[in-house]
Parts: sequence; structure tokens; C-alpha cells
Amino acid sequence: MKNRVFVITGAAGSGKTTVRDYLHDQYQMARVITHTTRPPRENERDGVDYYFEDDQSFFDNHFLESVHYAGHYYGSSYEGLENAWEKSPFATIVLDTAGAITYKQKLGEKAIIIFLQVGDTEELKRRMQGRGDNAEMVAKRVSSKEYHRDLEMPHELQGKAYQVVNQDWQQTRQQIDKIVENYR
Ligand SMILES: Nc1nc2c(ncn2[C@@H]2O[C@H](COP(=O)(O)OP(=O)(O)O)[C@@H](O)[C@H]2O)c(=O)[nH]1
Ligand SMILES: Nc1ncnc2c1ncn2[C@@H]1O[C@H](COP(=O)(O)OP(=O)(O)O)[C@@H](O)[C@H]1O
Repeated sequence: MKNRVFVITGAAGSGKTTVRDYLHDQYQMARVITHTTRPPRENERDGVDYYFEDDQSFFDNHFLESVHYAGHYYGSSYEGLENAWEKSPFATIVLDTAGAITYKQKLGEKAIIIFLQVGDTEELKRRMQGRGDNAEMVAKRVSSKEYHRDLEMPHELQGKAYQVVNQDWQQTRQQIDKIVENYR
């Protein structure tokens, strides 16, 4: 099997982490852990959910791409991707749409982009609250320009990404299964 990385992108609350975990559990895809200066949420662990960094240590990494999103830095390293590929030929990573565009540009057919969409923005807010984000965190996130940008598939990804509407989870799962089948 050729090395591939399944890039999951979309707005906050659209289900990126859920799909990434499904790909890990169902298909044993290795997760690429990315770096951020955002403080950890209550249930998050360093080295598992992210490598949590400060404004100095963040820049010590060798990034394939990095972005500023809603007031914090996020970046994915070459080493992180290589480490994942050592574990399994299929890896998965969660990125904002800017990161997904860079991944596609740099990795070409090795990067399979899945853009998740949830039409109803009130539903997105409910899902963020449902996973335990407090009202202040949700308000900050939805007022960021990056959140609004990521609600729609960017034109750079049109024709190069799979679009999945993540409303009903069983249907989402079936669509994800079909996408993965194309590469097995
Ligand atoms: N470009 C890029 N985006 C990232 C990286 N790591 C995480 N992200 C994205 O940063 C955004 C904010 O992530 P996070 O703070 O965990 O919030 P969430 O989307 O509400 O779970 C999301 O769109 C993530 O997909 C990275 O290394 N590079
Ligand atoms: N199809 C769905 N229907 C209802 N809730 C969902 C669905 N997909 C994901 N969720 C829930 O929505 C919340 C946000 O999902 P998450 O994967 O954390 O989003 P993201 O990583 O894109 O911010 C989580 O609590 C998750 O369990």
C-alpha cells in the first residue's frame, strides 16, 4: 500500500476529531499529532491530543505548514507525518482549511482531503457546547474569521477534496468507508 494521509478539515465543531478517531479505530490509521500554543482543554493530554507549546517552543519545530487560528498558532511537522507513516501506510491528520490546501499542494496525491460540512451554524455551537466547551470559548471561536472561512469549502480545494455533510453519523460513516475503499 502506498503512503497516504487522510486530511480532515472543516469548521470547529463539524466533527473533524470524531472522523479522525473513527479512521484510527476502524482502519488503524496512525494519527499525526500537531503542535499548538492553545491551552489544553480539560480532557486533553500533551502528546496525545496535541503537543502543547508556548510562544517560544512552538518555533523550535520543523513545520510542513503552520497557521494562526483564532488567536493561537498551530503547526504540523514533517517528523510527525513520518512517524505516523512508520506505524502505518495510512495516516490521518486534522487541519484547518489553510493547512489542508498546503498539504494538497505539497503532497499531491498522497494527501486525501475530506471537507466536513454542517449546514446549520446553531448546530455547530450546540456540538461545541455538547463536548464541554464553555460559552466563552464557543463565543471566541465563532467570532474568529477563521471559523467563518472554514464553513465553506475553499475554492482551492474544489475538485480536489471529498465533501461530506456530517449530519447523521451513520450516513457520515458510510461515506467515509466508501472514500477509504477507493485507496485500499
Ligand atoms: N493548519 C493547521 N491547522 C491545525 C493544526 N492542528 C490543528 N489545526 C486546526 O486548528 C483549528 C482549531 O483547532 P482546535 O483549537 O483544536 O479547535 P476545534 O476545531 O474546535 O477542535 C481546527 O480547524 C484544527 O483542525 C495544524 O497543525 N495545522
Ligand atoms: N454526526 C454527528 N451528530 C451529532 N454530534 C456529532 C456528530 N459528529 C460529531 N458530533 C459531536 O460534535 C462534537 C464536536 O465534534 P468534534 O469531532 O470535536 O469536532 P471538531 O474536531 O471538528 O471541532 C463532539 O461532541 C462530537 O461527539
